Amino acid sequence: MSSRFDAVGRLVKGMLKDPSKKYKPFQGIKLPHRQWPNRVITKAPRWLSTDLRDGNQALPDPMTGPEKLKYFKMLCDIGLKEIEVGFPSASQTDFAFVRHLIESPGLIPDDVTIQVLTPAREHLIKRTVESLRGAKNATIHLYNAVSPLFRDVVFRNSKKETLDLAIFGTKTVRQYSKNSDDSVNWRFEYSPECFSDAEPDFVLDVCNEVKAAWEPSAANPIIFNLPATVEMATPNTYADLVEHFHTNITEREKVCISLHPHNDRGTAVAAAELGQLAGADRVEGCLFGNGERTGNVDLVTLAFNLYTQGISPKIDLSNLEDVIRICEECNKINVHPRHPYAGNLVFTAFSGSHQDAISKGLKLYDERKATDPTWKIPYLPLDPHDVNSEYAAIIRVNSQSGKGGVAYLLKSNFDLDLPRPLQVEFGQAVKEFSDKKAKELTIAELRDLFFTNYFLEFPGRFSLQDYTLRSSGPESKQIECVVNVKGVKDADSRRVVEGYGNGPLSALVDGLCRSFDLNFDIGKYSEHAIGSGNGVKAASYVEVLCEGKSYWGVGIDADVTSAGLKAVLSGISRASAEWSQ
Ligand SMILES: CC(=O)SCCNC(=O)CCNC(=O)[C@H](O)C(C)(C)COP(=O)(O)OP(=O)(O)OC[C@H]1O[C@@H](n2cnc3c(N)ncnc32)[C@H](O)[C@@H]1OP(=O)(O)O
Ligand SMILES: CC(C)C(=O)C(=O)O
Repeated sequence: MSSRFDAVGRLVKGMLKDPSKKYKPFQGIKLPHRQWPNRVITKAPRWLSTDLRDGNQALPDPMTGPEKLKYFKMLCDIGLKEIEVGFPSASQTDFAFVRHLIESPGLIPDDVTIQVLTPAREHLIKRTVESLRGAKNATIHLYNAVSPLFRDVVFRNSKKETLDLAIFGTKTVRQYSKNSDDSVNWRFEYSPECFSDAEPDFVLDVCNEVKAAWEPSAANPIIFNLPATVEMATPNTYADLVEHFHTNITEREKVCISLHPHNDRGTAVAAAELGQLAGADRVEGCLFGNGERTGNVDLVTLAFNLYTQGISPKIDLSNLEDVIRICEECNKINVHPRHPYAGNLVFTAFSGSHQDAISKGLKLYDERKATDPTWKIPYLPLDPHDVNSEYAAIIRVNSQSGKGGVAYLLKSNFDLDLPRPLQVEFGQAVKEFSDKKAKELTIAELRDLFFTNYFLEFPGRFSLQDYTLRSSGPESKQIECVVNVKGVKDADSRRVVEGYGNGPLSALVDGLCRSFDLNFDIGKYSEHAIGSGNGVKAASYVEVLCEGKSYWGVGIDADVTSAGLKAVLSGISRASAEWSQ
């Protein structure tokens, strides 16, 4: 009984236990002497954006004219020099947009070539060429599918009829373009659609015949665009097919090999990169991988993959946020938060060990970048500054975070440089708070938690009102502190605490221990300035050792002594929370 039906004959949906009956593996070509694995990419390819064609035809809500114009201008601004602007024989809207571009002086930069797509049908070709009248530089892009599946199912054509269709289309394009209008700098592109699913030698036969019909030159080569119209198999098989084409096409010097990978298997970027190793000169794709079904290859990822290898991609994505915004507005499709390089989470580390590594890496980079600007930061392949982003967005805090990220955020947002043991203590408090909240902590919440925990905003059990310091020698200080004691039972009360020590802090400890019958001492201590000039303040961090336990206190004040005294009282206030009430 077929696995598609159960015991009572009901159709069974869902995945097959054995898919081999329904899905056949791709049969690649044998290329025992393939060279592409031995190569590396050393320069950017020619780019073509098909955002306004392949990207647009696949949108639930295709772009309006104004949206296309905004998108086109953005593509020019970031440096794309070949832009497929539509399928003008498809609709009046597409046709009118191409005309608007051509008829609006200055809209198409002189170094930009617009491209349009046409099937191999005479009336459509004629309409397509008509759309380009008056253009300075224009590529007519002809396509017809050549794979067995499309020959048998869509066209019901033999190989010969498929070949003839390609030659007819080419000759017709030539008839209406370069043979009848030399005012336009015509370029010609031919796509054997479904290249990656066709017989390699048949593709060569078709392309050599198309080339003979167009008669390209080395100065104006024919563009053979090799689409993985539906991505069929692992990227290496595509590279093999491209290398086979690159090696065997005749008059290679008169040919520009272009790639057009789709992303059905999620490996379009790999296919495009391996295809370049295999000999391709040009890549067609869309920004952020928009396009039919699972999209065309993502030009942004390809560009940054080059950039982070030290190779200029020849397109400028410095204002990445603006590019994202325009794409999202026009495509009505959001860039995924984890989209390579562009997603709003890709520069963000929540997990403690990542945050710790990044904050250490950024600190060392800051120290060495004047002499060694090499970007080597754990977990960050790209410097967010290169795309006008900020480091602040890198580290965010939730229950997965650790002391390193918390310390980084307090330092970078509030200039509070916590000593390591205090980082450990407060990092734990943040983890517990975030775990209970089950959400990320905002910067404001982090600050409030810190200021509350260490009584920087609202007084703890012991808080400083005033102090007088007398010195009877470098190691002999007498302090008189007015300390407010928040009563548990009775109302708050003010106490004058007198103490002696080798400094103000030890004198305060002495006074507090005698006044309140306490037994504690000071462990580690550190302080630093916050800000500069008249607004400068001191931040003091004091470890209070009480009954064998460590409690950190923090004090901030314009007066450095007050800051230290406040830190002691902050620490002992925290310790007192554990005393029997
Ligand atoms: C892989 C790609 O993305 S290719 C680009 C696809 N984009 C689009 O199709 C968007 C714009 N297309 C359109 O507006 C319409 O398809 C038009 C105007 C081009 C044609 O419309 P129609 O004449 O109604 O044809 P339709 O859309 O049904 O296309 C299928 C017909 O075109 C033929 N055809 C398909 N592709 C090609 C081609 N490249 N060259 C020649 N004929 C083709 C098919 O064999 C079929 O012919 P048939 O009706 O005789 O069987
Ligand atoms: C028209 C061709 C290049 C195409 O879009 C495809 O094959 O995906």
